[in-house]
Formats: sequence, structure tokens, C-alpha cells
Amino acid sequence: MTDFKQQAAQEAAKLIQPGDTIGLGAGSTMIHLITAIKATPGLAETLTVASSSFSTRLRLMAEGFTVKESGWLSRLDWYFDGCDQFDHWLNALKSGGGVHTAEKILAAMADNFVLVGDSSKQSVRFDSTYPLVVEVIPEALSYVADRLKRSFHPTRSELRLSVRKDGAVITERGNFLIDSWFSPFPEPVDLNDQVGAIPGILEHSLFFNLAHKAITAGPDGIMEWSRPWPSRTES
Ligand SMILES: O=C(CO)[C@H](O)[C@H](O)COP(=O)(O)O
Repeated sequence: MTDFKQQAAQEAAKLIQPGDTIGLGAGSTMIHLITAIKATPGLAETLTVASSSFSTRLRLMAEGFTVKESGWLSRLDWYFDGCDQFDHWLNALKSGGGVHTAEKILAAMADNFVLVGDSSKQSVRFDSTYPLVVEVIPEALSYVADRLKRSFHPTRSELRLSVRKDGAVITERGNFLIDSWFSPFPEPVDLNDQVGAIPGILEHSLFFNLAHKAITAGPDGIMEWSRPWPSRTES
């Protein structure tokens, strides 16, 4: 079976030049990107690499990369990441992995933030499939849960629970995650402004106006997306 995420990752790897400083996000597409970088002769050893994801860092180290802490970097040439869904304007909904706070920092640091994935990620508008995720400091848990319900009327809103351990998922910074689904999905600009202003929310998982480009692969070939419409590069 064709692995479209792998194809998109191979296309994304072509953007990287020797000596670049890059960041990699979370998810299976990023693992394909690591493989594609390794497969490019003479590239991997010249790169400075940071990652927002524990799992991606582990894989990078297993593949022989030296991984730099992002706190010691102020800019990246490229930040590559997957997403759950991206819209017509390249706004992205993320955080299957619950690590959007670290991901957003790297995305903001990057001269070029590129979303990479299979073609199922693209949608003209966000729909009700994926939740908005907020990272909440513990003291604000009930307040934030209540504010989200009162202000945005989600169809469902719940504390993310651990699958393999009793209790809630606790982030790297000791915080909770609340997942909220909407139908219809609110205007991204409003959600970005209003959720971002609620005290106690460290960061939310809508990447508004941050991505510069998206690369997808699917039955129709490889597509490069920029605001507001796609341009076809090859099939
Ligand atoms: O947002 C994410 C992590 O927070 C991932 O990028 C997203 O879940 C996509 O993963 P995959 O590459 O496996 O499709």
C-alpha cells in the first residue's frame, strides 16, 4: 500500500540544505522525515536539530543525530510538523500528541514552518472531527473547563485521561489537557483571540496564521499548499 505520509516527508526533506537548523514535531510523518533526511547523502551530519517531541527526540538520537535543546536556539531555518487538519488558510489543528505548547514555540521560531502529511489532513474549513486542545495549569482546571463551555458551547469537552495509567494526562510542564469538539467549528480568528485570552490556559492547539506552506501526498499526487489555494507541483 502506498504510504502517502512517507511520500510527503520525502518531498519535504528536499527543502533542507546542508548546515540548516531545523525543528521536527511529533507523529508518524516526522519519523518518515527522519528516514528521508538520513537517506540524503551528506546531509544529516551537517544539521542542527531540535524537536518538540520526546518520541521524535528518541528516534533522532537512535538514528545518530545530536539533538539540541530548543531553549538554546532563537531561530530555525525550518520547522516541520504534522497536524490533525489544516484549512484553506493553512491554519492547523494539532495535538494528537498533546505537545502543542512546545510545537508552537518551534513553529514561531522558524523562518519557514511547513506542515507535512497525507492528503486527508487538508480541509477547506475545520470540521467537527478533531478537538481544540488546551494546556491548562492545575489551579485553573475547573475555571477553564467552565469558561470553555460557557463561551464556546462545545459539543463535548473533556479532561484528557491517560490510556495506560490511571488518572489524567500530565504534560511535561505538569499541566492538564482539555479536549473540546465544536460543531460548527468557530471562526479560527475568534477562537485564537478569545481562547488565548483565558487566564490559566498556557497554550491552545490552533496554529493560527503560523504555517508558511503545507506538503501533502495522496491519490492525486504531491501537492504544495500556500495561502489561499494549492498549486500542483507533480503527480
Ligand atoms: O499534532 C500532532 C502531534 O501533536 C501530530 O503532528 C499529528 O497528530 C499528526 O500525526 P501523524 O504524522 O502521525 O499523522
